[in-house]
Amino acid sequence: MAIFEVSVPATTGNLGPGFDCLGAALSLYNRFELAIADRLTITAAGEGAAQVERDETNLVYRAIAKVYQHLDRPIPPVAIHTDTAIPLARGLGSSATAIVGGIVGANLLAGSPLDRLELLNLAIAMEGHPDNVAPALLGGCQLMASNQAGGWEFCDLAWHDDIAIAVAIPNFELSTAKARAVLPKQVSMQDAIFNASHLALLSHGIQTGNPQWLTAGLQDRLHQPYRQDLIIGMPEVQRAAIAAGAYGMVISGAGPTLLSLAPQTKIDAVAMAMQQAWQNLGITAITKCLAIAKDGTTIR
Ligand SMILES: Nc1ncnc2c1ncn2[C@@H]1O[C@H](COP(=O)(O)OP(=O)(O)OP(=O)(O)O)[C@@H](O)[C@H]1O
Ligand SMILES: N[C@@H](CCO)C(=O)O
Repeated sequence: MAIFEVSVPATTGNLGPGFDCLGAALSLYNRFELAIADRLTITAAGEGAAQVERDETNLVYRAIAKVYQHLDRPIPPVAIHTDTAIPLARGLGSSATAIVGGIVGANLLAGSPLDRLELLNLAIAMEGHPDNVAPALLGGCQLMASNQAGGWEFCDLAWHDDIAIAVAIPNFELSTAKARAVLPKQVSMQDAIFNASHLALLSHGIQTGNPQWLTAGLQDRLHQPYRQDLIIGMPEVQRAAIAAGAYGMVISGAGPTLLSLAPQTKIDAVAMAMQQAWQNLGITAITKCLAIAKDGTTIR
């Protein structure tokens, strides 16, 4: 019986002013093994394995079901094994890896009837926004915008080599659902203009490495002001990161992980400063310096 192995990178959604539309794939991976079986079996190993659902509510299984429903075929019994390096509900796109792993794996089990764009559209429909699933599948730093045909444009921003990334992952969870519940339904014209201008500036900063554009461009008014109260110590960690040489620090995805961009020469000091600032408040965080995962999802 064929076993398909799918590797999906972590992602950071939003990236400052890019709420729901800018995200990057990071060099930390979840691995999913899928095979046709006699009955549904789900096993899990690695980071957060105990929290992975073992029944039909499992997100990988729901993604497999979505593909078979789309193909109008009965859902076969499957064996799913997930080996996770990405902590759950921390803002590093764990749910996107489960959705993309399930969708890509199901397509393989079904004989690969769907192309990459069809897989991506199914993944976006499941997640509800593209900023995690698109970079998870395609890799790189992806800017997404809806087009007049009702689909999406995907723009892969060439990440400048001088820009390094550090994440600080605290020892508490924050579900995306909870972090979306605090957002307003409407925002002011000033805030809309602020984010539109800063997103344009940031996208040029990412491609040129221009320090001033990165520093100014990482600001946001659409989600961070509303979410920062859910992330204890965020202002302290931000101040520490900037004092250590970061261009800026933002909430990764819906949080609570915080992410800094800095010159390569300063990134270790920035990571250490973020960890120390949280530790001063009694919060344990692990830090990782990560690279952009250019390849996205890969299949073995
Ligand atoms: N490997 C996995 N296998 C099955 N389900 C998973 C897996 N990883 C995550 N999930 C599901 O996704 C949920 C977490 O999703 P949530 O959107 O809250 O956080 P996140 O995706 O880690 O963060 P963000 O969307 O902010 O980047 C988990 O509670 C679980 O139901
Ligand atoms: N854009 C999403 C990312 C997390 O899934 C949010 O901020 O809610």
